[in-house]
Amino acid sequence: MSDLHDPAPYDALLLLSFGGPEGPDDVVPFLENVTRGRGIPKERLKEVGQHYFLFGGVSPINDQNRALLDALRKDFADHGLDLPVYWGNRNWAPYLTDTLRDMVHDGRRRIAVLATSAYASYSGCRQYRENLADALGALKAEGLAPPRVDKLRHYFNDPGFVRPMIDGVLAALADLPAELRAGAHLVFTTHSIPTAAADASGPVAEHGDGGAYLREHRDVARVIAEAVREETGADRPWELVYQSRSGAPHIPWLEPDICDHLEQLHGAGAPAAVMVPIGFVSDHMEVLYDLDTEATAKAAELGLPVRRSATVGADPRFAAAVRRLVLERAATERGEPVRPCVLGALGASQDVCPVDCCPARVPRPAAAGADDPYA
Ligand SMILES: CC1=C(CCC(=O)O)c2cc3nc(cc4[nH]c(cc5[nH]c(cc1n2)c(C)c5CCC(=O)O)c(CCC(=O)O)c4C)C(CCC(=O)O)=C3C
Ligand SMILES: [Fe+2]
Repeated sequence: MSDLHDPAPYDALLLLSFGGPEGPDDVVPFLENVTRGRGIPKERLKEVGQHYFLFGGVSPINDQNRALLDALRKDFADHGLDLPVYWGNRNWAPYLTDTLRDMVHDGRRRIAVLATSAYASYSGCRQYRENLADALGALKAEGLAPPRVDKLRHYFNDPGFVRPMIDGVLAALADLPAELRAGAHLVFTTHSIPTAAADASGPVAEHGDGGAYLREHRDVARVIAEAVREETGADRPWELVYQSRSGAPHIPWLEPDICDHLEQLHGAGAPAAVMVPIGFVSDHMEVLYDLDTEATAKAAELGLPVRRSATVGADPRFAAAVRRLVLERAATERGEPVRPCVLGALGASQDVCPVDCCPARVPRPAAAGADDPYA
């Protein structure tokens, strides 16, 4: 086995995230950034703006990322890993281009990138790679030499991502009245995306039938459901459902929606449910509004007891997993063999996204893949 202490060739880690508003005045410009050129109906934008205003115009995502940065720096320091950690976003300050410019000024030339999305999909993977290409292009236009960026592989099946969620489900079950626990359904939930985007997710060989996006989510859901069964001795029914649909109504997106599903469960006599947001790395607005506010209100109206299990957030096991992901990729780049550590049936996902992985509707340059114009 290779030496899992050496970060070379990397000289920095970049946490790459979505970004979110930090106050009421930020909400509209943030939504304009998110939706630039994306054809989201005005009505949907007004509605989503209201979700943010309900929470004072503040998305939880930025504080979640600050906590993750602290956890990463602490984990790296505790393990003698001398690798600076930076943070940049797609849609709000600190903007990716500004962070990359700072990194170049600090002399960083070879950067490992961790995106706060664990799964394959256009929105969760290629779009971040397009953002990286845009930022590198902006630096080049400023006369700076673009650094090399490598995106770390999808970590949906990493034990450091999955085990905290298993603990979260056990805690949520324990919080239900004892007589409801054994029969409680596990309702795994993720971001709905257009079915066409799901079908085209992952490398070409995985396209069709929901693609890598659904395969990966089903694998994680099954691992968690089995671990919870072993731990509690109860074989609970589980389902994978969707939330946070947007887009035009005539375009098919993944279904059923969590609220429709809760209604259906209640009608079928389910005693209780635990909502498990496996699609989200931390408590995003989608979790706070779509699950904790909307779906929870729906369940209350139905008289169906529900709990929402915790997202991974800044769990120290996740920070340790990120350290391992960086060091494994570093070893791979040095040409040394590594044995990736994964749960479930799918194996480790690719280090380098091939051409046509999660294709965009309108092709654009994307960095950190086989088609990286800057590598
Ligand atoms: C798969 C996926 C993830 C998970 C992977 C990842 O984490 O990246 C994700 C994350 C997020 N999405 C977020 C926010 C929004 N997403 C939108 C729109 C969209 N998301 C989509 C997909 C995803 N989105 C899609 C297919 C659209 C339609 C338009 C388009 O094709 O682009 C819109 C516009 C309004 C609306 O339509 O809802 C907003 C405001 C926030 C920040 C939340 C916070 O503030 O805490 C986060 C973390
Ligand atoms: Fe989104």
